[in-house]
Amino acid sequence: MTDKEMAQRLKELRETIDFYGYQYYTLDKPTITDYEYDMLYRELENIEKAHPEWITADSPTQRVGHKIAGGFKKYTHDRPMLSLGDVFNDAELMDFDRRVRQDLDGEAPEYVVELKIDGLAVNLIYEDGSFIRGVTRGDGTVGEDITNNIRTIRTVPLHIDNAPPHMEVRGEVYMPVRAFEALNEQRREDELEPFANPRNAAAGSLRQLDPQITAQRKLAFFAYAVGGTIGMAIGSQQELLQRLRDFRFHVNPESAVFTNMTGVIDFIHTWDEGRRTLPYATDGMVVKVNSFAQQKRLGNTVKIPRWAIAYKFPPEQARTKVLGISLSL
Ligand SMILES: CC(C)(CNC(=O)c1ccc(Oc2ccccc2)cc1)c1ccc2c(N)nc(N)nc2n1
Repeated sequence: MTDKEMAQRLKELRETIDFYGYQYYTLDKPTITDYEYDMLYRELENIEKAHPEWITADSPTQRVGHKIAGGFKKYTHDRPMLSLGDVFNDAELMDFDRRVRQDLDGEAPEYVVELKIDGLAVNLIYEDGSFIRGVTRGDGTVGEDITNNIRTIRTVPLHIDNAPPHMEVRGEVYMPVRAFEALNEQRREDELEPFANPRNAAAGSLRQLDPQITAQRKLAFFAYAVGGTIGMAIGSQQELLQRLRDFRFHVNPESAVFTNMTGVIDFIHTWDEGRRTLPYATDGMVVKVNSFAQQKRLGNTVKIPRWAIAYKFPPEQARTKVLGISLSL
């Protein structure tokens, strides 16, 4: 093959491998066998070995980097990563709805309701469609640069087609329950302290200085927001979630839209039961005004939006009985 043909083949292989990886990890619907995938991947590695000058950070071969010297660098988010106010019962949800309708001069907004995944909020920065930096939420303004660890998460796209020049995608890094149980099984065998819950396991895995270890922890990512507008005509949270799916992000499939708070409350109660069968841990639901125009009118305080609220589920009833008294954590 001439260099020109090889460079062309490299481009095809990257696109093909990205696509099959997306089908396998994000859609969970592979259309080729693992063997066929491995053959394509090996062909790409061989071309990059022959031409290391052609290797770019968003190549599928660059997911697992090397240990960084020293600790994680601090990074300031371009736009704040807002956190959420909490409510704990139906009456408080009704209060939220009343306040929103008041501030919208009597308009009754549509609400989007999303699961609140029990993981860590992160900010993913893309320039011209390439993933260039991953940052923890931190205090909402300054977080830690954990790019090399985020890169190991297979459901985080390293390259996005037709993306705007600069885009910040927010979402939750989490550890699926089965990966959590297998990890703790292994830690008990190695006489290491098991993690208390999937959230702590995800946090501990993201804080590894060696990405080779993070890569073994089977972390995953759900996208749910962007930092500010992404320069595209998107009018609502529902449209944004679809746009994120179009960009091949894994967006949690359980969200729904309601025209009143009664529907929201029913939906939340069905998930307070249903969530126990999910393959990932949740600690609540997030209720958001759907329209971006109405979100803008409602605005946010320094730290939290006035157009969104987190409904927190009661903590799991501890199963362990101590001296015959059941502990609720
Ligand atoms: C609503 C938002 C706070 C994200 N939104 C933002 O972070 C955000 C940040 C700046 C924005 O625009 C601004 C631009 C400049 C200044 C201020 C805001 C808009 C949204 C949020 C937080 C946590 C969530 C969670 N755990 N689960 C789900 N499912 N959704 C969640 N949604």
